[in-house]
Amino acid sequence: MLLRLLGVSKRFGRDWVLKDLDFSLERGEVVALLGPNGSGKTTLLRLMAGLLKPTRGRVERLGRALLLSNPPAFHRHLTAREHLLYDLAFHGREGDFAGALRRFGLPEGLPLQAFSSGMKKRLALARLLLLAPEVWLLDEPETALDAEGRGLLLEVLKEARGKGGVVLATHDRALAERVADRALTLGEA
Ligand SMILES: Nc1ncnc2c1ncn2[C@@H]1O[C@H](COP(=O)(O)OP(=O)(O)OP(=O)(O)O)[C@@H](O)[C@H]1O
Repeated sequence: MLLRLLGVSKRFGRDWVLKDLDFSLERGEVVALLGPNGSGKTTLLRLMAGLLKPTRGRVERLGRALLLSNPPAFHRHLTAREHLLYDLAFHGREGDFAGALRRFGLPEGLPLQAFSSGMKKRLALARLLLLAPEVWLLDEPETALDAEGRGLLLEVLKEARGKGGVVLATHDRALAERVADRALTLGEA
């Protein structure tokens, strides 16, 4: 097992966003996280990543978890090359950043403030592949991607399944049905 949630609840102010949630993620598994706007998908991914603390319950991470947020967050004054070098150093890893940029069709030397939203999404995918976590948490990774970018996303998901487990929040039912083994749906009565 890579990740386990035991009776997790989250409250913001007076509002309970998540209540008594149990969940576990196994190696080799892709789980789609579904539900309408505001149902708590991003909140749940942030809890899984350890970026938020549950109000009640427990989150156990047995593998290294990383979140691809939507939209992805980058230092906008850095170039893609500088950013990937920084990310690799920060996580104490080595990797072929130049090869990753080529594979994802991205320029090395342009500051990220000049990247389109789809280019930023591609860079976020390239970064995740280089950092190769065990728990891959993806928040609407398909948004802003063109057809080629979606193809790259499918490749990333395949590699992620081979390296660990995936939780993928999405509004794209077709994508969920294509890649996920099962779904966790929030906001259902
Ligand atoms: N930091 C916060 N403070 C207060 N309320 C918050 C905070 N973060 C999220 N919420 C609330 O929690 C609820 C769930 O938000 P969340 O972003 O998790 O939903 P979502 O399912 O990811 O939505 P979407 O499909 O629109 O991305 C919303 O009502 C939101 O306003």
